[in-house]
Amino acid sequence: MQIFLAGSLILILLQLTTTTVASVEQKIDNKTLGMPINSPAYPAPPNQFNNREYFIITYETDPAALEKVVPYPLKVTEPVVKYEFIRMPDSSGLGDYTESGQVIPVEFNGTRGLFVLSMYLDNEPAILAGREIWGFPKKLGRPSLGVDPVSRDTLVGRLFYGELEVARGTMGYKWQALPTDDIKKYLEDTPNYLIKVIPDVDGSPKIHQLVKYHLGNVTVHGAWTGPTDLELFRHALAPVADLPVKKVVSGVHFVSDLTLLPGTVEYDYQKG
Ligand SMILES: CC(=O)CC(=O)O
Repeated sequence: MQIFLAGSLILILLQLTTTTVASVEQKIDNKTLGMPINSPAYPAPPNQFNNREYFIITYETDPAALEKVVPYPLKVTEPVVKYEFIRMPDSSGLGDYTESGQVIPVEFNGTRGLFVLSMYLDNEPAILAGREIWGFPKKLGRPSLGVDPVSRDTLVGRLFYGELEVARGTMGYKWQALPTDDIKKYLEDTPNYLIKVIPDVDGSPKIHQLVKYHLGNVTVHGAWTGPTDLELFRHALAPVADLPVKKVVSGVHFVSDLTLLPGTVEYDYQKG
């Protein structure tokens, strides 16, 4: 009797193990993305963004500081940085979040594009999906974008890292309208570059790639410019002020719908 019971128990355990392994394999075959495998942190792309609101401040910086952060084979084209604050209230699969960071005009293989140097945001799935799929340089931060509730006439973008402020952009709210077609063309035509670096299980580099991505299906609902200013503050772990503001060139504010398209690997640093 005892032997019979023990045998049945082993059979049941074996069956359970086989079922678990089979369903895990099935899920992985079914394009399960990321971890945990029984409840991934984000769904498969593409991601659709509705009413994505940008405040982009173009400023001149120190050319030597720029050379230090733009990796080969990208080339710096001008001593300019685009400081971005982006509100994303309606992002499929990711939700509602805000992002802020620095983007640098570059050239790759004779084509002009933008290198995304840093992004600080307040949404876990967007951090994980961005880093793991495309290689976005995302860290947890506390950005905000909106109209000053007291003066009521100023568009204000702010970035806090922890409790410390590291960036503050201001612009006269909707002072002057801009042609939306130009912004749509710029968003759709400009290639964006990322450096995707993912370590292996022993901590050595496993993936080290230059990734390109585009934005598609762009609709621009409105675009504006106005008097603009930007201040950056030093922080050891959010070093936005390493690219100091020498002169503010322009500010642009626009609201758009768009799709984040899949990336392509343009250069593999491990193959050379
Ligand atoms: C998913 C992403 O990486 C897009 C973004 O947050 O800009």
